[in-house]
Amino acid sequence: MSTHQARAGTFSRLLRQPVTVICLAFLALQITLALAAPLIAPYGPTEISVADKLQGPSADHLLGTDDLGRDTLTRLIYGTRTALLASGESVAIGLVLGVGLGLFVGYRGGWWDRIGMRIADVMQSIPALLLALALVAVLGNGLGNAMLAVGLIFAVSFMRITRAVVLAEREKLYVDAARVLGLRPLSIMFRQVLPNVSPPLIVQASIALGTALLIEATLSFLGVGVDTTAVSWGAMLDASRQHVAEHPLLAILPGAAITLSVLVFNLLGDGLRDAGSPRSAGATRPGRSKAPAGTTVPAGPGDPTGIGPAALTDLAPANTPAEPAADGPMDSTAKATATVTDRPTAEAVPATATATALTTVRGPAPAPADALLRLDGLTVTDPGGAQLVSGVSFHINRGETFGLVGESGCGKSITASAILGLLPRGVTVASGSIRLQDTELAGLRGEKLRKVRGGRVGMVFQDPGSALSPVHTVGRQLTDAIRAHSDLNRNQATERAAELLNLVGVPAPRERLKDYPHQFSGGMAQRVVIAGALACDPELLIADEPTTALDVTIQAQVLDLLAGLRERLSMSLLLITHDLGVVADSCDRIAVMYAGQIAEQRTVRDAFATPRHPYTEALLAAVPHHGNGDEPLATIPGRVPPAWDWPQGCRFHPRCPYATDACRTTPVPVDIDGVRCLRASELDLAGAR
Ligand SMILES: Nc1ncnc2c1ncn2[C@@H]1O[C@H](COP(=O)(O)OP(=O)(O)OP(=O)(O)O)[C@@H](O)[C@H]1O
Repeated sequence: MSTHQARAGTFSRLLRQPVTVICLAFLALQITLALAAPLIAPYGPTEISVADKLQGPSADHLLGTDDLGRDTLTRLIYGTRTALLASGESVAIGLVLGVGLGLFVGYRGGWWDRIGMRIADVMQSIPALLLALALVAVLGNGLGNAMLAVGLIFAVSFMRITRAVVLAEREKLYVDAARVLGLRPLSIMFRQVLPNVSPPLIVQASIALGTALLIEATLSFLGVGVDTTAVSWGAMLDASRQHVAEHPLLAILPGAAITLSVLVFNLLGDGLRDAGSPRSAGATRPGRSKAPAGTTVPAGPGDPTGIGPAALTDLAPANTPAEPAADGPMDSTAKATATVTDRPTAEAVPATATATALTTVRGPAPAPADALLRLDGLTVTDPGGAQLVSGVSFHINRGETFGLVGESGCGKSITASAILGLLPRGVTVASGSIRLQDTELAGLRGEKLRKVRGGRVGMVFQDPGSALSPVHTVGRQLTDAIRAHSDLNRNQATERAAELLNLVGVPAPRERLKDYPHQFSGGMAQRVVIAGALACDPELLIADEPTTALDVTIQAQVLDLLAGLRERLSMSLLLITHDLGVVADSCDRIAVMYAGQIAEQRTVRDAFATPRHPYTEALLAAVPHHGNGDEPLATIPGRVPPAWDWPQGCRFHPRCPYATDACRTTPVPVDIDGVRCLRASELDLAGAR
């Protein structure tokens, strides 16, 4: 199915490139000549006829004879065989060694990479021709030995190319996604990363074929190191030197064969690369939906955003005071300021009150024993020791939707990555625990981690375009994920993949399995990512900003889909977002994160109705609501500081309108209600409007 279609696509793209078609025809002719040489050639390759020496073209010798009376046409045909064998051997050696090593050092990194690259530096400083001669001196005469040396030099450049692509690809989201789906490292290397190396390798390999052919001709021309009786275009050139003035054809024919072959190899590489790339064909249909006429996509809620005003209004407390109509419309700045200044200020509350609040703080309530996921004091540090996440604790119950909210840079993604063991290189869990029921995830490695990822915990990434490998059909990606955690055969896995696409509302699922990710619109691609995350019935689904990269009209559909799936499949959902509006509809409880810490952790209803942390209040004020009209949205002054510069005391104090001296100096613990604010019990903060 998909492979067949992919091949058909490549073939039709090839046919649209006349130069490539001509090159392929030329190569096919050469291969045929090389294979069928004994059947086609009119004479034996070394058959000498002194009586016929140095003849011009005739009926007996169509392209004439050389100084020993050997038939030029015959030797050209046999020369093709030598040229193809020699160049093929060296490029095959180079590819097998170079690609294997490049994949290994690129994927493993660290010392392997450094040692591999230093050896490559040394190898590349040796001229290929010199190494060929040295190897022939050691291993003995013969073109095979000479081309082995050339193959070793090629291996170095193939290794460099492969490594460079692997270094770039391994950081991409789709590789993380493959890890999250529980694919094994070897499978990720060969099935996910390697196809991305193919385009530059195809070009490089075809250029290398030309180079190898030139080296073979040069060695034969020099008559050094190789069997002098070998029939080769280079040897023909060498033999023609004495007679080139009277018989120019003797030099022109092998020279033309070499030049044409090298040119064909060089042109072929570019053509094959373009034809093999699925994206070169799909460029004409971005965002195309192949839904057959009449099929429908599950509708989103009536409100195209589905998250905003109505949801927020529902959650606002019944006794929220209305804006006094008699005051008339306020200007937006005044209104935003009013929200803040109507509340108690630093000056209004004596410092002793904050001190009292601090001394009466009791720790947060413990997580229930049957919670599905429990984070306890999770601290994550970067290579410099800066805490990206500090002492984060929360739990998620079975069947619950838990929201992790906060501005960009607050540590939400690092927290999610820590749960999945996907922390960036050098970033580590310094302390704390992450328990998925009875399994400790912090420090989990190898096969145990692979079984959790994709098997018990699924992940939906922010940008579906990057989370799917561009070089495989979605069917292949889904079946790979399914088979990584089950014993299903390919047909059964394809069947299951179609069911999953159907489950997430992709119309004509069987047909769409054959498509590449670029053939899906953003919303449909996110449904495919969700289908992949559900491949093995996870107990917990982590959705990291699942709607940020999508059109607003699609966002609500995706959120709706996630909520529906959570209920239908009895999963728990960890929804990560910077938008409080998004969690209003979807979540049961939320944790508001600021600067690597949890600022407030409550039920959504409570947090929206009566926020107790000034940061939650500020986030709520920044959510659009019915009353906004044309007013600009309230914003939070300043920005989240970088991790190496988290402020002393309360980390929010530089941006907090209620901060006191104590807030600037005293580290703030979380109170029993899950709030990290010295003044939580005194402030009367504004809820959702
Ligand atoms: N690979 C890394 N190395 C060092 N620091 C990092 C790395 N990745 C993220 N950080 C830092 O960790 C902190 C938390 O970042 P994180 O990406 O978790 O925030 P976030 O709330 O998820 O934001 P966003 O929504 O933009 O992803 C930030 O200060 C960020 O600069």
